[in-house]
Amino acid sequence: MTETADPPPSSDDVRESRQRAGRAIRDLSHAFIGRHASVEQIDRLSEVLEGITAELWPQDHRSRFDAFDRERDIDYPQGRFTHDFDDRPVSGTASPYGLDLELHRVGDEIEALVTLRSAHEGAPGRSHGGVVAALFDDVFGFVLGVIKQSAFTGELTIRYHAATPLFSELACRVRFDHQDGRKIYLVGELTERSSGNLIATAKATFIAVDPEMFARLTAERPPPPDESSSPTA
Ligand SMILES: CCCCCCCC(=O)SCCNC(=O)CCNC(=O)[C@H](O)C(C)(C)COP(=O)(O)OP(=O)(O)OC[C@H]1O[C@@H](n2cnc3c(N)ncnc32)[C@H](O)[C@@H]1OP(=O)(O)O
Repeated sequence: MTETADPPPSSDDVRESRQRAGRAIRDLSHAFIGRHASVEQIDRLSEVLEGITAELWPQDHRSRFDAFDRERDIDYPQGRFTHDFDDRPVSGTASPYGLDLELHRVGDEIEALVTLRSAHEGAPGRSHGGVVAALFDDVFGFVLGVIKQSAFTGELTIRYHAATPLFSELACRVRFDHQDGRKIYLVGELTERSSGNLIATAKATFIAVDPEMFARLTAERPPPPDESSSPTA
């Protein structure tokens, strides 16, 4: 099967539907982790989800790269902004792995407001550290958009100063620090908005790459494997 983008005539409808479904999947994960359910409810959930998954696998492969390419040309405005790459993990509105970020550009800094929820809990009462790392990694990606430089994460260091609270609005604020050849150094911090407490700080080294490299990666990327015969499908 060939990779196809969503059909252009209905792309807005498809996009809106995908965003709604992404949100529903994320909400489901929090309700599932955060609430008791009877065996009957859990089995019903499994049947519905397995049925929908079995409907999707036989469809044509879908490419995410139109949105990825568009994203690279966007100038984020000052203040609150949204972006087009809905499938992007962490900040994508249609991604099952989204964190429901509210994004702001403040000068050349990026601030993401986020409230972590039940499915993000690691040690009791606090966020999983990897969720915080993913948050920083993705939000750093918007700084690359501000400085107009394609790059990959080379190193990411998080210092966890305090437990990352759930159900409380956090601000993840990140910025460019300096550049040395192809190495781009970014820094940022995570704070709790209500108390102003410092939760974590992050440093990252991104390695600049030729934007054409992304085009080559897209062109060379094989379609994902058909998993319809896997035991879970
Ligand atoms: C949708 C957008 C989301 C954006 C946010 C999320 C971003 C991501 O998740 S990116 C995905 C995760 N990261 C990756 O997959 C990267 C994997 N690594 C690679 O592909 C390669 O190692 C790559 C491209 C980073 C560097 O390879 P290459 O181009 O051959 O670099 P190379 O010539 O070895 O090194 C160039 C310089 O960078 C330095 N360097 C290379 N790799 C690293 C590294 N991992 N960390 C720090 N420095 C590094 C080298 O020391 C060298 O420095 P100097 O010029 O001072 O000698």
